[in-house]
Amino acid sequence: MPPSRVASPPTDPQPLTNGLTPKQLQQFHTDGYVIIPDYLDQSRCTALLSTISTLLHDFPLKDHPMTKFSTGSSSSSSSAHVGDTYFLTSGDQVRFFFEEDAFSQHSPVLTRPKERAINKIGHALHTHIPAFAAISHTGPTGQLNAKMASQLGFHDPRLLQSMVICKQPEIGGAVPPHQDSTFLYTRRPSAVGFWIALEDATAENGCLSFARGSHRRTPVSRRFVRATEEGGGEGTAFEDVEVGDEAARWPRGFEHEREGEEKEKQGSEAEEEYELGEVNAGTLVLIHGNLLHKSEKNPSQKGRMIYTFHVIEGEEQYDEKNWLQIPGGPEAFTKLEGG
Ligand SMILES: O=C(O)CCC(=O)C(=O)O
Ligand SMILES: [Fe+2]
Repeated sequence: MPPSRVASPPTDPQPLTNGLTPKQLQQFHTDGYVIIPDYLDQSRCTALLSTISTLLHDFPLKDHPMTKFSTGSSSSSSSAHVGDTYFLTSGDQVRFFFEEDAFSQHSPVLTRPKERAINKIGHALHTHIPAFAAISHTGPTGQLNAKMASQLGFHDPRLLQSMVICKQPEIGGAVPPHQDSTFLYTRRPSAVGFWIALEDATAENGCLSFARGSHRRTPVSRRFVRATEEGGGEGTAFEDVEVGDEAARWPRGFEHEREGEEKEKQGSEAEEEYELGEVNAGTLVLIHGNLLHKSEKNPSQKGRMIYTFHVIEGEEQYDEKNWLQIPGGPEAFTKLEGG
């Protein structure tokens, strides 16, 4: 009888121990995003969902300013309901932002239990909650993230914000097309999103969709800044930025691929076609800060909880106009080290 065959070890090493594969890196540069399944195992997703459930249960409603985070198409002007102190001082805190439909009209009365009414939690889960630190910048996963950031071209990757986006059944709002570098602006745009599905995200419950390659034809032309509102209070607004030739030329290492490239037609939100990014729980999606992406509402009964954090290049100028500020200034943004 022939000896039983021993399965040979896999020749394709797990991408997650060795960082991004050349193919994944290429995909990120070409498409502006890359989907990496099995980044977290199911038990880790379950543990994080349980942490989120505790946060949603425990936060006190009593002193909450009932801030509603607008996910609607408020792209043209400042919007009073986001531009309040609770939002503008959330950069180093764990704060809870309600869905637009969380309240009965003209009333502070919630339409459902608070656990089911939150749009997102932000913006410093990574500094306050060890379970989120451990999938962002500490321990083996933090090292892996640092390695991926280095592969993407970062010299001094800084983790500047983290969020849980709840997209709860029935009420989870749509996120209109946008580029993350508008909201996390550096003089030469450098933001990259690490987006992690903790539950399956499908067309049914409002998964992400992407305008493939739009990062190569859509310079960042405006930024989300602090602004004084009529009446004197501090709020937010969109401000146009001058688009230089260099504006879209990031990350480093990508420049040479653009050499000799035909000047592509400038992208616009209206003209783009969006491809669904349906993913299983545990999947990581890396998103270039210039890439147009969006998500639809979640009218289904299925949750679509995700965790995301964003990294910028510490060597690029981050100024005081940006909506997101933390004590200590940009120098205090968390270093992503060990890559
Ligand atoms: O999760 C979503 O629906 C949108 C998230 C997003 O736009 C981001 O993380 O940059
Ligand atoms: Fe985004």
